Amino acid sequence: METRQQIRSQIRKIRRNLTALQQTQAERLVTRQALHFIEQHQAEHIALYLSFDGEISTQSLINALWQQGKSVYLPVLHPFSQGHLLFLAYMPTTQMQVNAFGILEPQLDIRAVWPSEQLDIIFTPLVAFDQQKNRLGMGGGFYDRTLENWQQKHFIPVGLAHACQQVDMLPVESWDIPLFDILIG
Ligand SMILES: Nc1nc2c(c(=O)[nH]1)N(C=O)[C@@H](CNc1ccc(C(=O)N[C@@H](CCC(=O)O)C(=O)O)cc1)CN2
Ligand SMILES: Nc1ncnc2c1ncn2[C@@H]1O[C@H](COP(=O)(O)OP(=O)(O)OP(=O)(O)O)[C@@H](O)[C@H]1O
Repeated sequence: METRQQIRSQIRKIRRNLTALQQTQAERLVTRQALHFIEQHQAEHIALYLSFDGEISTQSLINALWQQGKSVYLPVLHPFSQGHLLFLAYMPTTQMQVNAFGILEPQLDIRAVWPSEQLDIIFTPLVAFDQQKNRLGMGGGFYDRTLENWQQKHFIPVGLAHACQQVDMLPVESWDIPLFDILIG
C-alpha cells in the first residue's frame, strides 16, 4: 500500500497537469452540482475555498452564490491556534492577503469571523478521496480538526474534486473524518 505522502505527491502532480479545458469543464460540472446541493439543503451560510495547485476552481460557484444573496466564507489560518482554521465572511469588497502557503485569504478582521457551528455547508478542498468518502488533504490536519464530530454539528462537509483524484483505497488514520458527500467535476 502506498503511503499518504506518496499518494499526495502523485495526485497533486496529475492535478497540476490538467489542461485549461479540463479545468474549465470540471468547474462547470461541479458548480452545477454544488448549486443543486445547496438548494436541496436550503443552505444560506456556505464555506468555500480559493483554489490553488490545480484544485477544482470554486470561482464560478462563488459568483453564483453572491448573485443569489447567499453568505460565503473562506478558511483563514488561525493566527495562534496552530493547525486550526477560522472562517471569515467573503464578499467582493473583502480585503485579501496571501497566507504562509501562498493561498489568498481574507485579512483577519474579528467582525468577519463566523463560527463554524453556524455554517450550513463546508465545501472542502482535498487531494485524494476514495469510494468510502475518506478524504486526504494537504497534510496540515486543518480540515480534520474542523470536521471533528461533524455529525453532532449543524454543518455538512462536502468535498469538491476532479475525477482523477479518486483512488481505490486511502490508508485511513484515526483522526480522518469521512465526508458526507463528494461532488466530482
Ligand atoms: N485552497 C485551499 N485552501 C486551503 C487548504 C487547501 O487544501 N486548499 N487547506 C487545507 O488544509 C488549508 C491550508 N493547508 C495547506 C497545507 C499545506 C500546504 C502546502 O503547500 N504545503 C507544502 C509544503 C509546506 C510549506 O510550504 O510550508 C507542500 O506540501 O508542498 C498548503 C496548504 C487552508 N486553506
Ligand atoms: N482532530 C485532530 N486533532 C489533533 N490532531 C489532528 C487532528 N486531525 C489531524 N491531526 C494531526 O494533523 C496532522 C495532519 O493530518 P493529515 O495528514 O490527515 O492532514 P490532511 O487531512 O491531509 O490535511 P487537511 O485536513 O489540512 O487538508 C497529523 O499529524 C495529525 O496528527
